[in-house]
Amino acid sequence: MHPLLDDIRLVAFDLDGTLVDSVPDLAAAVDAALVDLDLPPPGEAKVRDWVGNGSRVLMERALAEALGEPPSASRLEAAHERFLARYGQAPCVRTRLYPGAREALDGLASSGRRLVLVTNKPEAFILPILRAVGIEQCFALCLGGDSLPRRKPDPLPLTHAADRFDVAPSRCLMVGDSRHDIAAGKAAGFRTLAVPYGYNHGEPVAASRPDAIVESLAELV
Ligand SMILES: O=C(O)COP(=O)(O)O
Ligand SMILES: [Mg+2]
Repeated sequence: MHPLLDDIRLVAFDLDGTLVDSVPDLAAAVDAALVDLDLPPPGEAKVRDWVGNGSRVLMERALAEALGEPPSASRLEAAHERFLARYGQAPCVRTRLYPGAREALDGLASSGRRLVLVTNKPEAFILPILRAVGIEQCFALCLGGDSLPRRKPDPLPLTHAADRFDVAPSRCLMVGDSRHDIAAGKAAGFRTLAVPYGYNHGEPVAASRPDAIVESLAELV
């Protein structure tokens, strides 16, 4: 086990960019939504830098780029609805588990630690994706960006999970790829561990000063 896990009882995992490389399907849905609205599709590289604050903010960034100015509320609403419809049609076609993810989940679960999933992705998409990549049985609780009144970087989803399983925050670990995961983890009193390969708005996640960084989740176990 990684030394950071020594007295950890609950591990909260981020999804996009941490357990799964989901940008190919996210980008396909963003592109299709913009084409539906007669706007130019941004493509995968840009979407990679925009993921992290949930689907509404993703579409806000995509629209601002396509229009050259911040979108109106009604335009954003329409675009977000198109995104939800398009992503819902194909949430897991090219999405893949990262190497090491399955070993880490299996190893942590068999060590008796409680595993939870805390993503900013809308809750409706969580289970279809977990099922498609075969890890749906790993988590005692899954929270999406719309499950509670506030999402990461707010600590609420993390404190909610710790409370639910009656684990002190000091014995919980947040594992994620972005500054939002590390900020939420620190604010919740969790320990924090980052992976450098995910989506962090084009910046190194090391700048958020997590307690540890691993190149592969396999290093956890
Ligand atoms: O959907 C997003 O914006 C990011 O999702 P994540 O929190 O699983 O990285
Ligand atoms: Mg992420």
